[in-house]
Formats: sequence, structure tokens, C-alpha cells
Amino acid sequence: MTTSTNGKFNRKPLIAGNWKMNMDHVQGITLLQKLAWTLADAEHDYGRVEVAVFPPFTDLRGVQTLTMADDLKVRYGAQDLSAHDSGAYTGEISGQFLSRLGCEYVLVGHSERRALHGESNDLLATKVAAAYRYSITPVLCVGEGLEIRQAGTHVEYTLEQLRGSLAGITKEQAETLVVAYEPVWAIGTGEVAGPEDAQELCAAIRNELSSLFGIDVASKVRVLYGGSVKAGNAAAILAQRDVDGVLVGGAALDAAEFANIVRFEHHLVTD
Ligand SMILES: O=C[C@H](O)COP(=O)(O)O
Repeated sequence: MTTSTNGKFNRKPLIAGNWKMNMDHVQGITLLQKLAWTLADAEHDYGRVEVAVFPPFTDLRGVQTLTMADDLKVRYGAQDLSAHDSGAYTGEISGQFLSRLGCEYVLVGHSERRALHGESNDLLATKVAAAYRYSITPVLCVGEGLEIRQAGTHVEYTLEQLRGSLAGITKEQAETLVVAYEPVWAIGTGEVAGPEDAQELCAAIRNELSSLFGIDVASKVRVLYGGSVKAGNAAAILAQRDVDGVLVGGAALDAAEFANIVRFEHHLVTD
């Protein structure tokens, strides 16, 4: 039997904001403070809906200091990590450093890393393993480009990314995983996948995890949708049975807009 956390979901929704290469360390603190104040004013219940932000590396120390000083309930993570623990890897950031900075999550395999930095599924599997070595929860990103979508092979393509990027992880690790389905054609374009498209892929990912690792499909594994999510479309996407949260880019840079996404339950049409 699963525990219902909010009446509509068996898994606690996660609303995650990826700031990408925006917000220097001063701007980042201001944005986080605004977000925390907005959610406090709205009496947001973090026990029902989890909130996490993914600032640039250079913001993380400030985010940690603010979070500890003000006892914020917003979680945070990094946008990438090295597959290595330490050594001659100029420019890379170890999971150990992220753990010391209080990161609970790390994005792995965002499409911008895959496309702009040539990150392969094989490399990403080593990054997932690195995250687990330091008890950081990976948020593994998968999703197809426009050509694959138009060819109609998006489900198989996305599941192949999933299998390749998770090679070698254990069932216990898989049970704590977060996966973000982000169709590349919907990222930063204003083109949002329809709620049914999001549901189709999130369900396929959950079923694949179930057969790969023998995990109960209704387990704690959370599958998010990402791609042009805004306050105006979030509720319909999050109402889908297998969508456990959203990974937000552009709209996460505006505290009021992001807070409205976090408060999506207030826009849900009740059954
Ligand atoms: O990580 C976030 C995704 O890339 C979505 O970005 P977007 O909301 O700006 O489309």
C-alpha cells in the first residue's frame, strides 16, 4: 500500500527550478529570498509539495549560507557534476564538493549538456554513480529532439537514454532516483508538450524502471516533466497520473511565477 501525501498523488510532487547560466551569486541570493518569502506569505506546505532550485556552481555557497541562516525549506542542487572524485580534471566539480555544500540533488544529462558538451549515456552512467557515491540524488534528464518526435520513435529513443544512463546502478539506488522527461523541442521554445504527451512518456519511464529494477511502479521514484512549463500550464500537466513534478527553466527565474507553479494545487480542478 502506498502512502497518499496530498490526496491526488502517491509520490510527493517535486517542483524544481533550473536557473541554467543565469543569476550571479548576488542575484541568486535575492531570487531565493524572494521565492522563500513569497511561499511563506502563501503559507506553502513543503510537506505536500517539495521545492528545489538548481543555481550555477558559483551561487551554491551563498545558497547554503542563506538556507542555513534562515532555516529555509527550499532544497537545492547543482546542474552537473564530475564523474571523478578528485584529481587533474580542470574545470570539473566533484560530487564530494557538492555534498559539502549541502546539495541534495544534481542534474545529470540535461539536454544542454548532452548536446553542447557531447555527454553520452555511458558518461552519464558514471556521473549517476558519482552522485550516489556522495549520497546526492541524481535528477536524470532524458528526452527526444524534434526529428525523433516527428519520426514517432520518441518512446523507444527516450527509454534507450534511460537504460544507458542508468547502467550499473542498484535497485536500492534506483528507488531514490528522480527522472526528468524533457523533450528537447519543448525546451525554451514556448512549445509545451501536451499533458497527454507528458503522461505517455512519464508512464513509459516508470514502467521501464519497474521492469529494469523490479521496482513497484507506484514506488517513490518520481518522474518529472520539463519544457516551457509556466504557471498557466503547470496544473494541467501535474494533474496527469504519472507526472510527479516539473523541471522549470525560464519561469524559475521569476520568483512570483515559480511560486505560482509550486502552488499548482490551487489551480487543479477537483474530481
Ligand atoms: O531544465 C529545464 C528545462 O530545460 C526547461 O527549460 P524551459 O522551462 O525554459 O523550457
